[in-house]
Amino acid sequence: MSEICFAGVHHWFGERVVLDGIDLTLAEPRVGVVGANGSGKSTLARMINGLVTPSQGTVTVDGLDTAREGKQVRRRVGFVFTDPDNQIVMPTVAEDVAFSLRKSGLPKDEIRSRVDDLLERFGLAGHADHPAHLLSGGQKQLLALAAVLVARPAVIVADEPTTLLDLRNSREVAGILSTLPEQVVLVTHQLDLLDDFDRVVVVHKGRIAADDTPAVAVRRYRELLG
Ligand SMILES: Nc1ncnc2c1ncn2[C@@H]1O[C@H](COP(=O)(O)OP(=O)(O)OP(=O)(O)O)[C@@H](O)[C@H]1O
Repeated sequence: MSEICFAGVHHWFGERVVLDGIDLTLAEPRVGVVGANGSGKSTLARMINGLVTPSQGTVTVDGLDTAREGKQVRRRVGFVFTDPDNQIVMPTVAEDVAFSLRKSGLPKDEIRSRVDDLLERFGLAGHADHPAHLLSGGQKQLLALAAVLVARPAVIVADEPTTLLDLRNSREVAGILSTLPEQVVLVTHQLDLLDDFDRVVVVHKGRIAADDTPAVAVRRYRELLG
């Protein structure tokens, strides 16, 4: 597993303090992040691949500083957004999955084989040449995940990837996330998705309010919500 390390991290947007002293080392295969709206979860998640760099303190992944070595960090850490429409960049499903490898220097056959494997695994093989925007919400989220996995990152950070999905699609995406061999950091409001996780971190007003097993952390979170 990779080691994700937050050291003395503070972050502010303008005058607003969003993260207020985060020290965390995450090296477990499955880490959940929960917290109320606006508590700072997305900001924390985005810091793991350098989409946001801290106002103060450092975030490293396997010793690589996200602020100074963002490009290398992003090779290691893939990010899945809440809304797959923001992540789909190419007209067809297969082209979209292949997109991040276009400048990788990998042989075309290797790219095609990786894309085909992922489409097969996610039940999208029959849609390879279809326009990506015609997929269902759940299929689009699987496509977004495939487009991240094709580059073989060590860590997947997913920020509320099931929030926009209906129950069936949400279960499908959650099921796939739970079986990935890659390390997963999952931000979610669906607490039941975290039952089998190794560790759950509760973010409250920009600080870590609990960091424990899912059962203990979720209990603490419920107490905080009152
Ligand atoms: N780019 C930005 N510019 C200004 N303020 C921001 C920006 N991004 C986030 N914020 C603010 O930072 C605070 C924390 O936001 P963040 O998205 O990290 O919270 P969250 O816990 O993920 O919330 P939610 O559960 O609603 O997604 C919020 O008050 C938000 O409005």
